Amino acid sequence: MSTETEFRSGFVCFVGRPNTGKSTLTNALVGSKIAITSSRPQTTRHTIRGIVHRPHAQLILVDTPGLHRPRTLLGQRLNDLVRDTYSEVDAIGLCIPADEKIGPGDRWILEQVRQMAPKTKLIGIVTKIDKVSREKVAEQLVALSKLLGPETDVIPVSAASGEQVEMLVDLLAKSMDEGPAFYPDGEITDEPEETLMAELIREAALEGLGDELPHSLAVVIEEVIEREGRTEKQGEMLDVHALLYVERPSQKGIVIGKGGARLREVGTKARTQIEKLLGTRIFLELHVKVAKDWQRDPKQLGRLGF
Ligand SMILES: Nc1nc2c(ncn2[C@@H]2O[C@H](COP(=O)(O)OP(=O)(O)OP(=O)(O)O)[C@@H](O)[C@H]2O)c(=O)[nH]1
Repeated sequence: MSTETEFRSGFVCFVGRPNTGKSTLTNALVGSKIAITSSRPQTTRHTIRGIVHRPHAQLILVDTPGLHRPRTLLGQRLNDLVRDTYSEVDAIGLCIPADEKIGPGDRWILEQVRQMAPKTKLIGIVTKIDKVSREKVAEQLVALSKLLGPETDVIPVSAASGEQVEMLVDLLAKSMDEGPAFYPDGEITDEPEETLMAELIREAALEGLGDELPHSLAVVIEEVIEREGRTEKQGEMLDVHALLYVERPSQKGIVIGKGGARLREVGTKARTQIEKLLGTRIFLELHVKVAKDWQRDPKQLGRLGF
């Protein structure tokens, strides 16, 4: 018989329209900057896992890329990846921001989830509750509950203030089977460091840019080499070489900026983040290359890790 005190573990993914707070929520649960947040939609392209350790449970968060209407080969591949993720996880959290009315986009995602993974447990999450009044939160909970049906739990949460975050952990844990932890304590992510580095560079490169570039920019870490001859006092240092792929020469100009100024800024920003992530000093070298229509070319997609 299962009891409340049994240890539970399992996989969770958050879904929802762009900008509904999925990455921020992942960070709040994991307690460290792993998933990539940005004020720009659709930056979460890779499956990034954060692991939530609690005395009674372990949740492995799988951060899926958004669903796309599959116009390109990349769009199709991403959708396949999403479908696999949906059916493999134990629970899916549908994120609906408290400050926006539920719309066709939300309903479309719900339809996809129910269709792709009819057996996976679904939980409705009203996010960003710090942004609106209590009444608005209540209204949104009722609306979401109506949408999902009486069988489905709904819960309000604020990743920004931390309010209700532990309640969410408990609710998610309840939908897991009993079982031992999948990962040892202290391990936050099993994503290869290179993918995280590439994500941080991509995030820095997209900061403040228009809507078109996010789909056209891919980052590949070419080399990570340990600098030789460092004394113990100097500490370890890594040389990281990264390539930023864009689709058109005009985009190359945008990323590099006047006299290379923008790329230098991107480098500084990304370097700081990567140093935080790895806990070592790094020397980051960035190059921008044009790979025409890489989104439509299977060979290039493979090379870029999709
Ligand atoms: N006030 C407030 N803002 C939030 C909260 N959670 C997220 N945000 C903001 O909402 C924006 C989008 O958050 P993200 O976590 O990047 O959203 P996402 O759903 O992961 O977005 P995509 O990766 O584009 O799908 C960011 O500017 C966040 O700072 C919250 O709890 N409260």
